[in-house]
Amino acid sequence: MNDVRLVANGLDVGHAGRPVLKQVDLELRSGAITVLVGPNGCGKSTLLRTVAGLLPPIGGEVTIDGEPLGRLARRTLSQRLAFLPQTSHAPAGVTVRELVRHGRYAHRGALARHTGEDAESIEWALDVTDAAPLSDRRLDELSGGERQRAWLAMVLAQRAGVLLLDEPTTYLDMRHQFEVLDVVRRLAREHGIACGVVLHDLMQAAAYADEVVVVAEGGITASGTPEEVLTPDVIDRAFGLRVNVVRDPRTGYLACFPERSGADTGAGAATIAES
Ligand SMILES: Nc1ncnc2c1ncn2[C@@H]1O[C@H](COP(=O)(O)OP(=O)(O)OP(=O)(O)O)[C@@H](O)[C@H]1O
Repeated sequence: MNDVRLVANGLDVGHAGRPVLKQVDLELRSGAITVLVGPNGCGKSTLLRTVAGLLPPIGGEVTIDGEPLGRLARRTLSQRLAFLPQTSHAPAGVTVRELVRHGRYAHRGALARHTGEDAESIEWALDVTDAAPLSDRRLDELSGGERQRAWLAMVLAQRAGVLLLDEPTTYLDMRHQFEVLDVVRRLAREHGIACGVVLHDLMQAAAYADEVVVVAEGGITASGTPEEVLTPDVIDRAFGLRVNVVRDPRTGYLACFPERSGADTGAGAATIAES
């Protein structure tokens, strides 16, 4: 695995012809998780929506499996790429299974008969997101974490090789955030899906990303492994915040702490460790 599935080349993205990001180069590979991080309003959603084919690029090109995005029919695109926006709305009273069934419209259209392949994909999507026990529950009766798993199952039922998730952990408590990210990891590792995920939490980016892409200052300011990218200088440049980057001795994951927190409170890591 590690075939390149989605490529953005010299991409300019923005709204109404006004660029937000210029000259973006991006690759999403089978089996890998690429995490986009950056300050509020820097253009992460605009970039994701553009590579998902929902916003026209101002310049440059996006290809999926070597074919220009603009030349793919809507249904073909949905079979290759699934996108979960920051917020989604469903009709009142819809059950989880009904929602997930919507994901199959990409393959069969709204009016066509349901096939065995549809049923198999729906069960797979419910299963891989641990949403099967929720399948007969109404979406509007679920907790935020359960609902997010249901939405994830819906886009997975498309059976696309590229999955784009815009802040999938927003509004979730810490345990549910990690549960959703564990599902994303499973999708990449076990099912070879190329995942592009916007996250705000740099520690989660460090723990889950194969590649971190920093979006700031109207373009991409850094990209590489978490070790290469999550450095005090890169983070300061993007977020305007001095941090210390430390490695958790047990897990090996990187974590960032603002330099000023110790100075403000008089409590540093050593003090916390002693208590
Ligand atoms: N529909 C729109 N029309 C015009 N401008 C927009 C539109 N959506 C977003 N913008 C602008 O584009 C810029 C980038 O917004 P975007 O939502 O892509 O940022 P973001 O990095 O995803 O932010 P956040 O982290 O806060 O979600 C912002 O200046 C925003 O005001």
